[in-house]
Amino acid sequence: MIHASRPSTLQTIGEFGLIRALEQHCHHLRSDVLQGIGDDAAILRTTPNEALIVSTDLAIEGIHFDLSFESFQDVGYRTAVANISDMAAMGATPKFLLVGLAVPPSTAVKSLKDLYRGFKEPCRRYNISMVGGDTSSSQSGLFLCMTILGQVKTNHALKRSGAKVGDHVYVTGTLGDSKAGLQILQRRATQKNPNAPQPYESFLIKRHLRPTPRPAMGQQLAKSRWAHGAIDISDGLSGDIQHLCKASGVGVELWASQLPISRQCATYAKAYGHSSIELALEGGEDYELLFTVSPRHQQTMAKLSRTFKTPLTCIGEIRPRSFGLKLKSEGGISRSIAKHSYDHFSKKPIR
Ligand SMILES: Nc1ncnc2c1ncn2[C@@H]1O[C@H](COP(=O)(O)OP(=O)(O)OP(=O)(O)O)[C@@H](O)[C@H]1O
Ligand SMILES: Cc1ncc(C[n+]2csc(CCOP(=O)(O)O)c2C)c(N)n1
Ligand SMILES: [Mg+2]
Repeated sequence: MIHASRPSTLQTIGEFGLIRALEQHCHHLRSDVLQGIGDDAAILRTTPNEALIVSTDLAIEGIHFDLSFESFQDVGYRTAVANISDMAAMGATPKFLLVGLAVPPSTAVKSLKDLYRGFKEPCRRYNISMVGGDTSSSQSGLFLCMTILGQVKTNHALKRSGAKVGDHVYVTGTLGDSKAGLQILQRRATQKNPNAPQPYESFLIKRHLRPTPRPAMGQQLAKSRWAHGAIDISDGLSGDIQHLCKASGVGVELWASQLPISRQCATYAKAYGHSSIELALEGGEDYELLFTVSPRHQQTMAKLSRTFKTPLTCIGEIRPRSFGLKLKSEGGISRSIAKHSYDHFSKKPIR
C-alpha cells in the first residue's frame, strides 16, 4: 500500500531545515567564494590576501522588535549591532552598511530619523559608513534589511568550521540578559501602571535594547590565530553551539556551573521562578562571541580579557563528534543539549 506522505511545511523542517533545503539550489560557486552559505557571513576573495566579508540580516516588526515598548532609535541600534556582531564572529573589520526599508505610509518622518539616529550610534563607534539602501512602502509594519560589508586578511578569517577536539570553549560577556530584558519589557507592556523598574530590571532592559557587539575581540582573535572556531550568539547558546559543532564535525561538553550569568539575570530568574541556566542556553540576541582555542592559551585568554576589559569565560571543551553535545550539570550529571534556542518557524512562543 502506498502511503501519501504529508508535504512538509516550514513548521516541520524549521528555519535551519529550510536554509539547508535552499542551499541545495545554490550549487554554482565562483572560485573567489571562499565561504558561501553556512557561516555568519560570506568570505569573498578580493585580492590574494584580502577578503570581503558580507552578511545580511532582516529586522521585522512583531518578530524582531515591538514598537509598543521600544523606540525607533532602539530598533536602529539593535539592527546595526546584529550585523556588526556577524563581522565580529568572522574576525572582520566592519566598514560599510546598506539598509533596505519598507514602511507604512502613515509613519512619521521623525520616527525614521530616529531609526537612523539608532544606526548612527554604533556606526560612529566602530567607524562604519552607511553607503546606500532601498525604500518601499509596506502594507503593515516596518521591515528592515541591513547588509554589512567588512574586511579581513584571507587566512585570518574566523569560521564556524575550525573547532578542534580538545579545544576550550570560551564566551565573551554574560548570557541570558537580553532574553530576560525582553521578558521584562513584554510583561511591563501588559501592565496598566507598571512600577518604576528595579535596578536589576533596568540593567537587563538595557542589555536587550543596547547590546554590546565584540568586533575588537573578534579581530584580535583572528589576527593572532588563537581562535580555531567562532560564531556569535544570536539565536541562543544551545542552538549556536550546535551550528559550530556541526560545521566543525565535533561534539562538545559544556559545564553548567561555568556559564557566565550576570548577578542581575540571576536575581531576575529567582524572582520569577525561571532557571538562569535555561535563560543562558536559550536566550538569543546576546551578541556575545563563542569561540574555541587550544587549552595552552589559557593564560593568554586571561590577559586578553583584561586588555579588552571584556569578561571571557571558559564554558566547556570540544569532544569528538561521537561524544555528542552534552551539558554537565552542577551536580556532575550530563544530559544532551536540547536545541531550545530561537527558530523562526518553530511554534514555541518566547518564554
Ligand atoms: N534565505 C536564504 N538564502 C540563502 N542563504 C541563507 C538564507 N537564509 C540564511 N542563509 C545563510 O545561512 C547561514 C545561517 O544564517 P543565519 O541567519 O542563521 O545566520 P546567523 O549569523 O546564525 O544568524 P543571524 O541571522 O542572527 O545573523 C548564513 O550563511 C546565511 O547567509
Ligand atoms: C517582539 C520580539 N519578539 C521576540 C524577540 C526575540 N527574537 C526575535 S528574533 C531572535 C533571534 C535572532 O533572530 P535572527 O536569527 O533573525 O537574527 C530572537 C531571540 C524579539 N527580539 N522581539
Ligand atoms: Mg551570526
